[in-house]
Amino acid sequence: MTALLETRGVWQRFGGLVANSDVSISVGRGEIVGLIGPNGAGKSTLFNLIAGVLPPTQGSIWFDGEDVTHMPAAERCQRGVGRTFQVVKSFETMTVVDNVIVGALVRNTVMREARRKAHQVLEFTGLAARADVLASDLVPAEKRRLEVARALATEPKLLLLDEVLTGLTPTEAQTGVALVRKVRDAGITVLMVEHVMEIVMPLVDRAIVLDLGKVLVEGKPADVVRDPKVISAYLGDRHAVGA
Ligand SMILES: Nc1ncnc2c1ncn2[C@@H]1O[C@H](COP(=O)(O)OP(=O)(O)OP(=O)(O)O)[C@@H](O)[C@H]1O
Repeated sequence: MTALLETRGVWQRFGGLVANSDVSISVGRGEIVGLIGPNGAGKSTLFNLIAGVLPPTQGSIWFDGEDVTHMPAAERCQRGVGRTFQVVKSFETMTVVDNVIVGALVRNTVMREARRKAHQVLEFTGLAARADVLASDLVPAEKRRLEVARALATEPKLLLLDEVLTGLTPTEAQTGVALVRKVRDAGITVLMVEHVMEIVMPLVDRAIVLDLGKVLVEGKPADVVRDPKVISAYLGDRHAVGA
């Protein structure tokens, strides 16, 4: 079966700066794939190219068998690309449920249906009890969860998670990990950017390491963390085998 998502020889230049350099990755249906790498490696840029925030300077992006390289973000969302943002983008002065309704309206134009979908997603993400509070009153971990809920309400086939587990306490992060697994078990493919290796590596089926805009290594998490190139570019010696 073809991959759900493929980037083929993707480049992104910002003036003289090369943020993505010949990036070819693929994500299979039902996978949880981790996109990792040092600050400035080009992870968010690649997310933006996949979500359709901007077209790549060169190369193509394929989603669900279709070339979506020049398709606007809203249309990709209709096709099934859902995303969260590294900087939380919920509407602070709206209630939690209304925030999720905004996502649900992508597929349900009847308000009653969108509301029903939003409550279902809040149940799924463990936010049901917070439905009627203002988004601004949520604690940071709940705000991240709301980001996920808003993306899930668009009924994605592929969910792009941008650092949703970063900055959480260990307990909150474990709750987040359980939610990502639940998302995958619901049939949604996940591509996630994360920095906290201890949390992300046990969760993902495959890890792709970006460095200086290029794919440095990809493979099973256990192999990736032992790869000398990854240790030297990103992880440091504390992760070296036998250290
Ligand atoms: N819109 C832009 N205009 C100019 N340069 C940009 C733009 N977006 C990103 N860059 C640059 O591209 C490079 C890659 O940035 P990017 O944010 O994709 O990295 P990242 O791996 O997501 O980093 P982090 O882990 O810190 O979020 C950086 O040098 C960044 O400064």
